[in-house]
Amino acid sequence: MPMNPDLEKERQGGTFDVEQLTHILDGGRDKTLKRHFLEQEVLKDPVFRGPDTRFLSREELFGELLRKHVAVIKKTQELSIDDINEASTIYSAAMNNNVGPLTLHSVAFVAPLDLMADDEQKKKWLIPAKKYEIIGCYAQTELGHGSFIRGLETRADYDVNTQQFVLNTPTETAIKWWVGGCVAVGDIGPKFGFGGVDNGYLCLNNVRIPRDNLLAKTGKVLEDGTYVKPENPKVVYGSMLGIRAALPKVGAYNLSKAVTIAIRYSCVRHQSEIKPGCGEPQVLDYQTQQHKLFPLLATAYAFHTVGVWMLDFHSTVMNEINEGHYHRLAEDHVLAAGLKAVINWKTHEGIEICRFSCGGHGYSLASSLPVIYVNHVANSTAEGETVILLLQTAVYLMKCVIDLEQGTPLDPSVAYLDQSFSKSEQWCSDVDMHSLLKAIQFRSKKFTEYVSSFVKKELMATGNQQLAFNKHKVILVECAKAHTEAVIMNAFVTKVDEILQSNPSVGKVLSLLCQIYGVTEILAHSGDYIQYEYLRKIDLDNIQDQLFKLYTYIRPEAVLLVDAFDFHDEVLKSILGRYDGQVYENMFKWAKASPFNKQDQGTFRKYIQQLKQAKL
Ligand SMILES: CCCCCCCCCC/C=C\C/C=C/C(=O)SCCNC(=O)CCNC(=O)[C@H](O)C(C)(C)COP(=O)(O)OP(=O)(O)OC[C@H]1O[C@@H](n2cnc3c(N)ncnc32)[C@H](O)[C@@H]1OP(=O)(O)O
Ligand SMILES: Cc1cc2nc3c(=O)[nH]c(=O)nc-3n(C[C@H](O)[C@H](O)[C@H](O)COP(=O)(O)OP(=O)(O)OC[C@H]3O[C@@H](n4cnc5c(N)ncnc54)[C@H](O)[C@@H]3O)c2cc1C
Repeated sequence: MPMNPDLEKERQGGTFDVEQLTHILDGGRDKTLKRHFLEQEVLKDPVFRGPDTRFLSREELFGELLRKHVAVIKKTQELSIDDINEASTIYSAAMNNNVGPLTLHSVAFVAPLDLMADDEQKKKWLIPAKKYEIIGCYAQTELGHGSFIRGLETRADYDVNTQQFVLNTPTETAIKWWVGGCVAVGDIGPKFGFGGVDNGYLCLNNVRIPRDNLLAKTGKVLEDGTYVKPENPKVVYGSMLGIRAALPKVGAYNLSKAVTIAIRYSCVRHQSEIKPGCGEPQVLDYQTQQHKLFPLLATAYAFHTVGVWMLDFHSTVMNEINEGHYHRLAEDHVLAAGLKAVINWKTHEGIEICRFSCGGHGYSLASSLPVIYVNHVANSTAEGETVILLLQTAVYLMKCVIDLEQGTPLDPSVAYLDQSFSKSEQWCSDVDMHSLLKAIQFRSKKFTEYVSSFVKKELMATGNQQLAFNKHKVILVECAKAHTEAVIMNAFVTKVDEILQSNPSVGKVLSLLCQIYGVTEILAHSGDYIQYEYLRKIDLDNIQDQLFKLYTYIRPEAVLLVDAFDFHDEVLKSILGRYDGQVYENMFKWAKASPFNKQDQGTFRKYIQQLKQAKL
């Protein structure tokens, strides 16, 4: 199909090599080539062809995705793939923006076995689980409790005579609920999205399991019922940590899809007039459309950068823990908690803005933006609800203030809290990314001190830390967000500095995005900078001008920057986001193919006939 002339023109501009940026995003040219190879292995294989999942009922969708997921597993094993990114490539190429039915088996059943089973148990369960000889799930949440783990009601009473645990869900609120991939007792019914996953319920009534079913790499129960605590009790939370550490990159992936669709479509879509009689401009030429999408484009790059960094950090900490060193578990937990919470929340807001920016066609499943949205938005609740996780980060920051007062060294990711910040010169409209980072770190430091003063005062008054925290949860959450933004901006600036050395032209365009991210973040909290006397109105006016100027620099690069995400059309599965920009013709073809247009709507005639006969 010929290229849409608008997109053809957009691809003639630009100041950087798109392919080199794709290689950077993938982690090197070889990884790009391997990703292309794996995508083609899926896209050319007829087993992965099937009905357009956007036309399917819940039951049909589950069946089709299970069929495809099994094919993904076979393909992954056939190609001897064990790298998680490569396995994700095969999965994403097949799932059409859905979550596959066996996802939880891999991420929430196999992972904890790997983390907490002893060698005997690994032989017994981990090996068959990896071969899908056992299909598992993660049944933690109950009808009555999800966030408050210590409130869970399910019982496991040890019967010393039979060396068994007797499992019971003694109350209705104890029924296991939301259990992804739980095929035992029942499905919890239709959901907002996640149609590919059978989130189940599980009632337990005197279910007996052998003592050695308790994963024993950390804690264990001896024959006489004595509980031997793990060396570090918090390691039992580790299975949630793994998914949380991965979810920032998942958020970046989903936001990258959404901005790719919205920016390509915004170049194809002509609407209204700027100069009467001069034709309808591309909607991406409107400053308001740029203001919707360019901060999100910058955000997608920022989230990808910090998502890769978080996974590397988490993997290092897990290796240390495997060698018995737990000193970075707390930092890993709160970084994963804060980044998972902020990134997935801002991502689902961003996907919605991308949908809005495509007008009516964004509301059509032809765009796939609704599909990406409803499947992504679960990540702000699942694996730890947003506020819950931000409070974890906030409590850690309160401890950092005490550590600072006591002269205890801080973890690297919060070292800036011990730095002094000052800004004397007036900001003009070309503030560099390092100065923007300093400002964002300054705000986080000041906010942490401000919140800590309230919590301390409350603690003095009540002597109860939980009460003190509970009274100031709103500002504790904001404090955790401010810190997490400092972590994100620091990772982005660090990566862009590195790329500026290795590939100046790519680094330059990314530095523009980094400035957009930083200026947007500062303007979103401008009152704090005035209140803390770090910025004046003139500074804020100047960086607002800077933001609009940055949009003009990014405008000719925008399509190339989303092309660099390198989504194959069959992976993106969006008519608005097609690489060739041939939207209208394919929208019409897609609509005509809808089963709704195929079935004779006998029901319509039947009921309208009744209406006519009723002679109202
Ligand atoms: C691997 C590839 C993945 C790819 C991803 C693909 C997409 C996957 C899609 C996933 C979607 C759906 C699946 C969803 C599954 C689920 O939802 S599973 C259930 C998840 N549930 C939760 O997250 C519950 C949230 N609540 C909690 O975590 C705890 O209740 C909470 C932390 C809030 C409170 O813990 P408490 O023990 O009650 O009390 P607290 O004092 O706060 O904590 C005690 C102590 O422990 C430390 N801590 C807490 N959590 C962790 C942790 N995870 N790791 C390490 N340490 C932890 C905390 O800091 C305290 O330490 P302190 O030193 O005593 O202060
Ligand atoms: C798509 C999806 C898939 C899931 N898959 C699984 C799975 O496979 N296995 C599994 O075990 N679970 C699963 N879950 C459940 C998930 O882990 C829980 O929904 C999540 O932990 C939130 O708990 P909750 O639903 O009890 O919400 P609640 O904790 O009841 O939250 C409700 C509200 O109360 C607020 N709140 C709660 N506690 C506090 C507090 N201490 N301070 C301030 N505010 C508070 C929250 O911020 C929120 O606004 C899944 C959920 C979804 C949506």
